[in-house]
Amino acid sequence: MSLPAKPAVGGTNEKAIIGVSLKMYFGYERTLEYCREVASIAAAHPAVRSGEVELFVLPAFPVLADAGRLLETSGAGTGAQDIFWEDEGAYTGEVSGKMVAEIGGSYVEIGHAERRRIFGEDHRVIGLKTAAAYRNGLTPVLCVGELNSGSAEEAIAHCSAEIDAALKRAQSLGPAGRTIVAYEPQWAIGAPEPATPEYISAVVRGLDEHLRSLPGQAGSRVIYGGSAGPGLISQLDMSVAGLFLGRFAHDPEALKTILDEAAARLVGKGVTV
Ligand SMILES: O=C[C@H](O)COP(=O)(O)O
Repeated sequence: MSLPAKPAVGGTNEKAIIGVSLKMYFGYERTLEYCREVASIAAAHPAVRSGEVELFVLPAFPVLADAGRLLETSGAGTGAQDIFWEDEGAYTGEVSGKMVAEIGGSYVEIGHAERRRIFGEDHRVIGLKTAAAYRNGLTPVLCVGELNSGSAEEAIAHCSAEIDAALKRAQSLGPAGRTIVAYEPQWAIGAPEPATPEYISAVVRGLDEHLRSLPGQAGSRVIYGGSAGPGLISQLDMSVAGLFLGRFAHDPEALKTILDEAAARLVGKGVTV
């Protein structure tokens, strides 16, 4: 298959980024059905078509190639929820970033809270996987977030340290590229409600400033995840570039509403979409 065009690169405050991780919720056929519906929504959405709203879907590995084929002409991108840190070799059961890129992926999620907690991924592993993403031309969606609810200052310090650990190791191994940081407070993942808009905005303002001050990261952006759904993005500071969605994107109509809200927020800031 031909590689899908890379979605528009961010780097200004006038782009929105909406990502969806399907985690392990859907089977093969349901994932394809979902991607068909998302492709139809994306293809008809002016802001996705123009690249003002960057949309990507991260399905499970076995369906990634087919999902990519369904989405590739719609303006939406695809990628993986994880990769191994080496590109080939005797690593039973693992999937390389090289193969994800070969089958059309443009993104890879690195260091989600579930991988840190359930699979024991630490700073070293996350840094190595971030390096593998850059090396293979994938945009890492680097997940960071504090375990327990506290002050915004504490969250900024915790998450900045997680970003620094990943990027420092990755940059010791090769050139870095654009990064999407997904700020996901662990206590807000899988919850009934997201963190408050005030809290999200305060933390992301700090992380955005920190991230873009790092070498080679001027075009990188921070998005928010953790029970995000319709109605949230319009309440957030513009330093929050977008949303990383889980359960509340399972209904394609909800995703369409979120894309509309992301586009309307840009228009509200005077951007033509
Ligand atoms: O990857 C997505 C996040 O972990 C958020 O998931 P959630 O919206 O279902 O809480």
